[in-house]
Amino acid sequence: MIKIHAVRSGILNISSCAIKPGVCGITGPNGSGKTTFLKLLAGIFPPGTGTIHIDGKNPADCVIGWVGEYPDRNILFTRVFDELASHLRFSKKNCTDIEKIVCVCARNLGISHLLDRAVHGLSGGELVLIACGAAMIAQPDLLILDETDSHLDDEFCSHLDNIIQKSGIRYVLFSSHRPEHLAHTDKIITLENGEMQDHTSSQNTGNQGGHCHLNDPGFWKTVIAETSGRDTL
Ligand SMILES: Nc1ncnc2c1ncn2[C@@H]1O[C@H](COP(=O)(O)OP(=O)(O)OP(=O)(O)O)[C@@H](O)[C@H]1O
Repeated sequence: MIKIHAVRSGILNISSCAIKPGVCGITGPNGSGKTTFLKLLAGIFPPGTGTIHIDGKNPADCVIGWVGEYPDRNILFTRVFDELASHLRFSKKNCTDIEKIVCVCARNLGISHLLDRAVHGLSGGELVLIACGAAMIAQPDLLILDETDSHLDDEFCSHLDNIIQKSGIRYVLFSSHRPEHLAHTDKIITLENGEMQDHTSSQNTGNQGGHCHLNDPGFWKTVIAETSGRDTL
């Protein structure tokens, strides 16, 4: 369980929040604190006050995978193979194992044909897959995707979701402005001015008691179903 207690940091003011293993979507208006929230969970900086624990550990003691909105800004190597292999090389795995693991990872992602390509010149979607692969190959406790879906079409987005779901990563948190993407999560957290709106403690159980509808993935599914086929929302 991810447990957040009495956290105040920058714009964020969160009294209490628990996130079970699974996929959790973070949404809210621009500037509401989504990236700040994700950075705290990644242990990029500690909260000013309060505590964050991931299965009882501080975020800084966990393996975190981070994929940002512009993954090319975080890519370190020129060749796709080298980018995917980077974590394994830094962990001093032997060359044969690295080759095998990278090939399996690339096959699962559907990017085997890109392994010898230069990162420069790849499409935005291809770069996202490579950044996700490089993050997932480290077998993180928590994978974070910060508005990574903003440049992906629906088909690409669901391809990525399938890969992430099959990866077996214990916690996946992503921020998004896209209702159709948020509809496929186990839990949704909505931030506004740094505070959680209608936060529900129920997860994987849908909307309970007629409240917290914004945080209920079922709500987004209903919105999509009700609005599909219309010209405007
Ligand atoms: N290092 C910082 N120093 C000062 N203020 C910051 C810092 N980082 C973020 N902020 C401010 O905190 C607020 C929340 O920013 P954050 O990036 O977390 O929002 P967001 O919900 O991810 O926004 P968006 O959807 O536009 O990406 C903003 O007003 C931002 O200017």
